[in-house]
Amino acid sequence: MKLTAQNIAVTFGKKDIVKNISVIVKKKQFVGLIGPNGCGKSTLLKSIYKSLTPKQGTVFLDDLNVLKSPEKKVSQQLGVVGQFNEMHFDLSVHQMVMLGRTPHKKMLESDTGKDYEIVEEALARTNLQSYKERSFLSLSGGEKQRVILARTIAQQPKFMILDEPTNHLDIRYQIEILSCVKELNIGVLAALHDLEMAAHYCDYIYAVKNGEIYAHGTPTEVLTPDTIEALYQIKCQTYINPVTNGLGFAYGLGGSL
Ligand SMILES: Nc1ncnc2c1ncn2[C@@H]1O[C@H](COP(=O)(O)OP(=O)(O)OP(=O)(O)O)[C@@H](O)[C@H]1O
Repeated sequence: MKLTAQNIAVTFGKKDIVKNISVIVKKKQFVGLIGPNGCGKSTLLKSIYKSLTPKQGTVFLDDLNVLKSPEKKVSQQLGVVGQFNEMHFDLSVHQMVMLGRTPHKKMLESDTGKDYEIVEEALARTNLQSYKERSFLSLSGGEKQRVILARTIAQQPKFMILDEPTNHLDIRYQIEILSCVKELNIGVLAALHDLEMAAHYCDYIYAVKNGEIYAHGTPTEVLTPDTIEALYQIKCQTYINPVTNGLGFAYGLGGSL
C-alpha cells in the first residue's frame, strides 16, 4: 500500500510542532524518519495513525482516507508499534498477540484455527515461541517490544508505522526486529535514532528539524556529514563500515573530528 500524508500541521498551545509536512511511502518501501529529540517525529507519526488529530492535512493509504475512516477499517490495513507500550492489566504473551486479530473479527466472534495459526507464525517470526504462557507484565522492556511487534504482525497489516521500534532492544535484537519488519515486505514508515540502522534498512529517508522536513532522499543523499551536523549539532564523519559494508558514522562534539 502507498501512504500519502500531505500538509500535516500540529500545534500544541501556541507552538507549531509539525509545520506543513508531507511524506510519501511508495508500495513496499521502507522509509525512515530521523531527527533530534523533540523535532516532531512522534507527533507527525501520531497524526498519521490517528492517535491525535492534526490541525491540517490529509492521510491516505492507497484510496483509504485514514483520518476520515473508522478505527476498525484503518486497523485492518495499518499496524502501529508505538514508543511506549505500558499496560495496566495482565495478559499472557499468547493472549496479547491474539489481540492483533481483533480488527478482523466481528464483536464477540471467537478465535478460529486460522487465528491460532497466524499467532503462531507471528510468535515464530519474533522468536517468542517459548514465551507464549509468560505474563506480559513480567517481561523485560525488550521482550515487551517484541511482543508488541508480534501482535502487530498478527494483525496482518498492509502498512506499518513504527516509532523508535528498537527502543529497549540490545544490538542483536535491534537487527532482528528491523530485519523481521523488512522481511514482511510491506510499506513501512519508521522513526529511527540509529543512523547506521537507518542507512542499512531504509530505501528513503526524511530528516526532520524543528517540525519541518530538512532533507529527504536515499540514505546516501541524506546521511551526509553536513546534514547530520545541521540536524544534531555535532561533528560527524561518514565512512564505509568494514563489517557491514554500509555507511558508518563517527561522531564527536567538536575538536579533532
Ligand atoms: N501533548 C503535548 N503537549 C504539548 N507539547 C507536546 C505534546 N506532545 C509533544 N509535545 C512537544 O512537541 C515536541 C515534539 O515532540 P515529539 O515527541 O513529536 O518529538 P520526537 O521528535 O518524537 O522526539 P524523540 O526523538 O525525543 O522521541 C516536543 O517539544 C514535545 O515536548
